Amino acid sequence: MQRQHGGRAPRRGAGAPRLLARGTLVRARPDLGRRPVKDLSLADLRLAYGSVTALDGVSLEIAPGELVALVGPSGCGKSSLLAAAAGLVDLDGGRVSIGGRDVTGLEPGERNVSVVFQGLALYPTMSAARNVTFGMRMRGVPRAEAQARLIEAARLLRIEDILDRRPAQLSGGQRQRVAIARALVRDPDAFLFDEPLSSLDAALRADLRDEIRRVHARTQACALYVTHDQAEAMALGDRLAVMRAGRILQVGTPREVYNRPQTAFVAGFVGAPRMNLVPARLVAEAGVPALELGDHRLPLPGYAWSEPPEPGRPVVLGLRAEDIGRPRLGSHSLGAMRVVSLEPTGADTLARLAWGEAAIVARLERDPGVGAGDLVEIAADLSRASLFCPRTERRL
Ligand SMILES: Nc1ncnc2c1ncn2[C@@H]1O[C@H](COP(=O)(O)OP(=O)(O)OP(=O)(O)O)[C@@H](O)[C@H]1O
Repeated sequence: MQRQHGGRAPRRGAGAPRLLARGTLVRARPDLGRRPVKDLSLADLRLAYGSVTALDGVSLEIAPGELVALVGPSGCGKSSLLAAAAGLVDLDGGRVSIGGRDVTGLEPGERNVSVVFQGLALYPTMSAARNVTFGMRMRGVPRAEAQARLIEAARLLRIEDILDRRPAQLSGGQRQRVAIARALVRDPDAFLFDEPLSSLDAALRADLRDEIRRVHARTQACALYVTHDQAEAMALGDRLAVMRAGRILQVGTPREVYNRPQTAFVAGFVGAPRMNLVPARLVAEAGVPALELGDHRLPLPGYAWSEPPEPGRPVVLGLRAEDIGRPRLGSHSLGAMRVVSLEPTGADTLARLAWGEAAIVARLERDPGVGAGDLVEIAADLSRASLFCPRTERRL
């Protein structure tokens, strides 16, 4: 297993390779793809390692066929949540159910879940084909059926040509494909992915991301996908769950979380570059709520307030880089700003700009025609703004 969940004793017999190899209690399922699909429900999960709280009352529902991508900074409890769903740790509280069946007290092999870890060990002396079929053989799946499932998984993951090779004769990406095929042939009720692609290079990650999406869509099993890469989470997840310090802060479609982050933390974590967060003050201008930033007054006529706006209160203004740029129809002038530095991304240019005391990042054209030190007129699309309370960090 990649990480040690052993400060407290891991469950008896736990550990991913063994989990996948064992599984003697899982029966063969000849009705592959036709049995009822199941949901995964994690309710009020609590887990502490000594004085460290890893899960602080986490609840998450994953619908049949849905893939939820779990993101959050290092140490926030992502792997602990996945381990809890897999049955690799003993929880201090809460309930894990799959398809309505309470599995909280069950061993990993009794849950019919497939776990794919980063760098998951394949058996070095076995061919790729045997690595994929080994677990099925141990569970007594008839040879012909095991072969049929192998062929189907190999086709889906495009590994037909390398089935005879041993792991040492495979590239990292091929090994990971074999590991996913091995998880797939279990025909699980739930897939649990823990950073399965993080050891691979960017192009390969993008390829395998597509494979995972395709394979998952084909199975209709629910999936929890842990990653620290928010771009991967946005690309893969039907929904995103953003975690911090043992809690889930927000769950929503990638678009919802990106456009309407519920806290300043989520705003800063999801999206690259990070959302610009600038201190301001709320005022009323001719009865319309507005922001006061230095000499500027920015009207917010269409803002969807979560609570009634209270003039005079300090706020934090959140603006995405792509909502800041040259003045255009419908945007509101922020005045002239000094270019501090430029970073071409290829498709466009990220410009770091000095705005009074604050530094903000704007997305300018591919060839912006300005250099560091220049003054540029900048405007923002305020209909896209987010506002947060500086004290609670919650969206206003
Ligand atoms: N076996 C263990 N013993 C003690 N503390 C642990 C153990 N495993 C995890 N922790 C602690 O629990 C917290 C959550 O860890 P977890 O691995 O779940 O986080 P994570 O979000 O997956 O982190 P990363 O992205 O770095 O993998 C961290 O503070 C971590 O140090």
